[in-house]
Amino acid sequence: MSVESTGERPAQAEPDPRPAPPAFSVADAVVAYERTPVLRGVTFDVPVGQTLAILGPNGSGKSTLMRAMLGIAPLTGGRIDVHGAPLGRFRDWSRIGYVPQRLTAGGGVPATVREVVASGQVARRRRFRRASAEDHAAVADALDAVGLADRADDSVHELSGGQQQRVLIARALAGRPDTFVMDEPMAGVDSGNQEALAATIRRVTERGATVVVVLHELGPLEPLIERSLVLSEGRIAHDGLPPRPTGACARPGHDHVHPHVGETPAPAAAVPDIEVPRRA
Ligand SMILES: Nc1ncnc2c1ncn2[C@@H]1O[C@H](COP(=O)(O)OP(=O)(O)OP(=O)(O)O)[C@@H](O)[C@H]1O
Repeated sequence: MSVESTGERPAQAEPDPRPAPPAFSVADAVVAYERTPVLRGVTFDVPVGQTLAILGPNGSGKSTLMRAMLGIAPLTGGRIDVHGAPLGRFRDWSRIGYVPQRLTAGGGVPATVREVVASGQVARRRRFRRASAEDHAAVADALDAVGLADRADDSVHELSGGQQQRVLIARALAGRPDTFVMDEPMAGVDSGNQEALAATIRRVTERGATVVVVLHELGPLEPLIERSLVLSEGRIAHDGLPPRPTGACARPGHDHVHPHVGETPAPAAAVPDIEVPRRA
């Protein structure tokens, strides 16, 4: 039996021809602490899928910019949109994996490594829903990716600073976000583990994730960085290709070094698949 055309749209969804909105759209953003401006009118977009490094000297406002992009540091001027929604109305926080500069979660609370990593899934859980087998597998994959599977049941307080940094990265991975915001993820991590973490970050970028990462040195992430913003005194001093590293440091004016604590390097080859959900 032939079906006459009704002139209605076919049931099958047409691909949306509109480009995805930027992962972040920052327009003339100003942040002031006690009336002292720290970000002084910063404007840039981060297209979906881009790997962007934020560089600049100490105190230039890098962390403040990260925190403003996540709504942690309130704007005193300008506007920030996240995946097309004004920051205040953005609700899809499970899309965002945030790696803060240091471990604050679990301070004083005897949380295990596994618990802290699993806390990265809270934003994607429905209320009262238990962790699924898929959630448990994502936690295990994330622990593998940072080389801490054998420390899963230890208290995070027993770990070195570099290991705690890796827990924070695993926490972000466990939520299976498509957008990562990382504030010096390599700080305090030894070179072997930096290579393993770079391989993990490469894996998520190859799967289409957006990565915004504050760095003091491009280090092993250098081949992944497509664009860099250099901040100076709360303003953008450079927006374009990453500056060529000179010596061990990626930019002029580098004025601090991170200790590389003695840790057993994770084997770089043992990088499990990390799922990055593809979203239109
Ligand atoms: N909560 C706060 N209250 C007051 N001042 C702050 C606060 N956080 C940051 N600042 C100040 O804002 C300025 C920018 O700090 P921010 O941490 O954003 O810089 P940064 O570029 O990330 O520095 P670093 O490389 O040392 O981490 C600094 O002068 C800092 O002292």
